[in-house]
Amino acid sequence: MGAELDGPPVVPHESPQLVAAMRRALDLAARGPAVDPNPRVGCVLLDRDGRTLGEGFHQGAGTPHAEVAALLDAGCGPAAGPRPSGPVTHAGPRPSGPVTHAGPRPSGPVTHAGPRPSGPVTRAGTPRLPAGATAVVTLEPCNHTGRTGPCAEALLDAEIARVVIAQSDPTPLASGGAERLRTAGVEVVTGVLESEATALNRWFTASARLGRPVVTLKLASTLDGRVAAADGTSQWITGGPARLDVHRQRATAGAIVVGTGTALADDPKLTVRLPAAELAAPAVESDPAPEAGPAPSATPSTDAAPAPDATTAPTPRQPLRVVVGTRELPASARVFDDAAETISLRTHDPAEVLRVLSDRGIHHVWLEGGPTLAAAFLRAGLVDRLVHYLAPALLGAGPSLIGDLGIGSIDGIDRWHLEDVTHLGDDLRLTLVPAAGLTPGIPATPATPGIPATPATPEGA
Ligand SMILES: NC(=O)C1=CN([C@@H]2O[C@H](COP(=O)(O)OP(=O)(O)OC[C@H]3O[C@@H](n4cnc5c(N)ncnc54)[C@H](OP(=O)(O)O)[C@@H]3O)[C@@H](O)[C@H]2O)C=CC1
Ligand SMILES: Nc1c(N[C@@H]2O[C@H](COP(=O)(O)O)[C@@H](O)[C@H]2O)[nH]c(=O)[nH]c1=O
Repeated sequence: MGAELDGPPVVPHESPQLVAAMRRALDLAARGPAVDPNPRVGCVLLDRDGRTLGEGFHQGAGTPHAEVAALLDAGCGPAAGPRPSGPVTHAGPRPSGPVTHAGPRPSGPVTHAGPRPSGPVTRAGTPRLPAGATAVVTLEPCNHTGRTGPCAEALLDAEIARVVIAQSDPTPLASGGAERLRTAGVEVVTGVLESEATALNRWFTASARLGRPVVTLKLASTLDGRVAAADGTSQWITGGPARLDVHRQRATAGAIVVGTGTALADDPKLTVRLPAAELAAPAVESDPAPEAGPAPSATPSTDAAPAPDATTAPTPRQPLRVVVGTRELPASARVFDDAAETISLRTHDPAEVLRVLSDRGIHHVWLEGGPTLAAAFLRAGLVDRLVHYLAPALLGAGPSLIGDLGIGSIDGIDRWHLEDVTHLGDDLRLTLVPAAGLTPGIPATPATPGIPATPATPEGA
C-alpha cells in the first residue's frame, strides 16, 4: 500500500483531490469559535496517495492548533509519544482568560488510510507520518511559541513531505511558517482556496492588517435622523426584525461599545439575545444572513420576526461590554449584570479604547453609540463600516444620530458608499463603507439586486 512506500506525494497539488481536502479543512475550520482571539483553522493530513490520515481544527485560544490536532488524530504528533528533548510543548494548558467554545468533533465521514505504522519514529521520538504525507491547512502554519508551540516544527517533527496552504498568516508574530518549512526542504504550496479561507476569518484578517480592531458603527434612527424623542425615550424606533438583526450582528463582534450617556439614558443590557433555534448554531464572522427579505423595490414585509425579548435568550458566548466615559454608572445598571463581562474605560480617546480591546484579542467592535461617542470615533477616522437601521417614522425633535463632526462647510462633507440595502420588516438596513475606500481586508458586502455596485462619485462627475 502506498502509505508504506517511501517517495514523494503522488497526488499533484492542483488536483481536485487536494482541492476537496482543502474544502474539508475549511469545513472543519468553520467548527471553531467564530469570535476568538485566534483565527479559525482546519487541517487534513493525507498519505502520498491522497487518503486521509487525520483531521483537526482549532477549538480556541490555548487549545492545540489545527495541525497538531490533525497529527494527534493521525496517531502522531507531540502528545502521541514521548518527546525526549526540546522545550516546546505544542498542546499547552488552556489559559483561564478568554472563554472559548469547545466545538463538537467533526461528525462528517472520514476515510482513514488505516492504522498508523507502529515502527518508524521521528527525530523527536514521536511516531512519524508515512513518507510522502501532505498537510492541507487553511492558514499558514505558525512559526512562533505563543500559548502553544510552533506548528511548522510539529509538522517537521512528523516528517511531513508537503504542506498545502490556503491563506498566509497576516500577523507579523505568527507568520514565517511557510519559509521555515521550505528552508527545511518541505514542498510548500500556497493560495489554494485562499479567498474562502480569508472570508472565514474576515475580521481577524482585516484587524491584523490594520493593527487594531475593525469598527462597525451601528445606528438606528427615524427618517429625520432622530435616535431618541425630545424627552430622551428611544425604545423602540425600529421594529422586531431589525432589532433581531442587531443581535445577530452583535454576535459577530468581540465587544459592544457605548458611551456613558447611552448607558445612563437607556440602561441597556448590551447582550446577544437570539431565538432558541439559533443558539445552537455556530456564530459566523461574516455578515449574518438577514431574514429572507424582499429586494428593496418590493412591498415591505410585515413584522414577522420576533422582537429580541419576546422569544429570545442570551447566547452562551457573549461579547465584552464596554462603557466609555468618566461618569460612574449605578451598580444596579443592567450592563453590570452577570450575563457578560463589562469593562468601564474612563477615557474620551477612541484610539485608547481600541488599544485596550486589541490587547484583549478583539478583532471586531460593534459601536452602538450614542451620538457623542459615534462622532468621536468618526472624527478620529476609526469607523470602518456603518450599519444604519432606518425606520419609516418621524420624531421632529430629539438627538440626531451623529454629534458634531466639526464640518463647517459642504466642502468637508463626509461621504460614504452604499454597499447594501436590505428590508427588515418595515425598516431598511443600510450597510456603508467610507467613499474613500474599504479598509484593507474587508471584502465588500454582496450587492443586493436592484442596487448598482458603483462607488459614490463627486457631483458632476
Ligand atoms: N437609536 C439608537 O440607536 C441609539 C440611541 N441612543 C440615544 O442617545 C442618547 C444618548 O446620547 P449621548 O449622550 O451622546 O450618548 P453617548 O453614549 O455617546 O455618551 C456620551 C458620553 O460619553 C462620554 N464620552 C466618551 N468619549 C467621549 C468623547 N470622545 N467626547 C465626548 N464625550 C465622550 C461623555 O461622558 P462622560 O462625562 O461620562 O465622560 C459623554 O457625555 C440617548 O437618548 C439614547 O437613547 C444611544 C445609542 C443608540
Ligand atoms: N432605540 C433603538 C436602539 N437602541 C440601542 O439599543 C440599546 C439597547 O440594547 P438592549 O438593552 O441590549 O436591548 C440602546 O442602548 C441603544 O444603544 N437600537 C435599535 O436597533 N433600535 C432602536 O429603536
